[in-house]
Amino acid sequence: MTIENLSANKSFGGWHKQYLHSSSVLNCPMRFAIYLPPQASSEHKVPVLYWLSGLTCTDENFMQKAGALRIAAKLGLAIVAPDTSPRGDEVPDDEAYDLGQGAGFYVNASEAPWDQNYRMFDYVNTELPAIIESTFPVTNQKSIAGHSMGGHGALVSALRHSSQYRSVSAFSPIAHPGDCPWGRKALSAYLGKDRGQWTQYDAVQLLCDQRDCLPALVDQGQDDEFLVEQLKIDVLESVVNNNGLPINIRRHAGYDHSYYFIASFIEDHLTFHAEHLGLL
Ligand SMILES: N[C@@H](CCC(=O)N[C@@H](CS)C(=O)NCC(=O)O)C(=O)O
Repeated sequence: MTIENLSANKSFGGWHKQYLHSSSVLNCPMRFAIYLPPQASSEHKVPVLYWLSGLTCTDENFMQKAGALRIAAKLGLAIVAPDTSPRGDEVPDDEAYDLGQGAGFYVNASEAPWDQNYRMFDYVNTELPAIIESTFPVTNQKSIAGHSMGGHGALVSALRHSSQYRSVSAFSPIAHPGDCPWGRKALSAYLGKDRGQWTQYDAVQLLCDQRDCLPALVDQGQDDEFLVEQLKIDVLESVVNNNGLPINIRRHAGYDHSYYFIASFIEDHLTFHAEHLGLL
């Protein structure tokens, strides 16, 4: 397995780098970004936070807009940002922004034509961590976070691979994709019409039967244009309260769905993960 370095920029004493590699899970070349804090070296390995972005994003949105690198440098935390879907001329796509390239929804698709490439769940949870841990000065201690579609991906990854992660957090997650327009469209295309198959990719459904889960932090802007129709934080909140789950849901007056919101609270998320990763 070879990976090609595409860019390297020194930032806050550490390095932001982009890489291209051939993904056997997704059957296409994939790009990811990694931030290595100044503490990372072959003598001192650091834990990793995986960040999953939302619809229309690439590896670049979070790294450029969230203001996370200064804090990661201070904490000694590496951050890995994968792309949000398989990409390329050979990869199926859709004209809409919320299906196909840029909208992988972090699922393993079972339906044609998506099933040949759209296996982001396995890419994020299996193939990518193996590459990261064999290539960079990082430990196997990891946490996962994300925004919107990526918040959904982070929650579902942490719920289904709870022994792999120390903590999970989300901004404005699509908490109940089985019951919102974005989710119904994507899950029916990728997984088919049988809603029984959707449950494994729906945080609210997965939590319904649980009385415990990994420590979790969820931040939600009250002026988010997608809050009522798409995100279903109210439903998540009632499951969390009914089942006594350790998920801290915070609502913030006046904030919208954008990276201005993420940048305002990213320090809390990185600090939360650093505590659970033993850095604080
Ligand atoms: N209709 C919107 C939906 C896409 C959207 O809001 N994407 C969010 C995630 S769900 C995002 O992070 N966009 C990229 C950015 O703000 O950098 C658009 O096409 O801009």
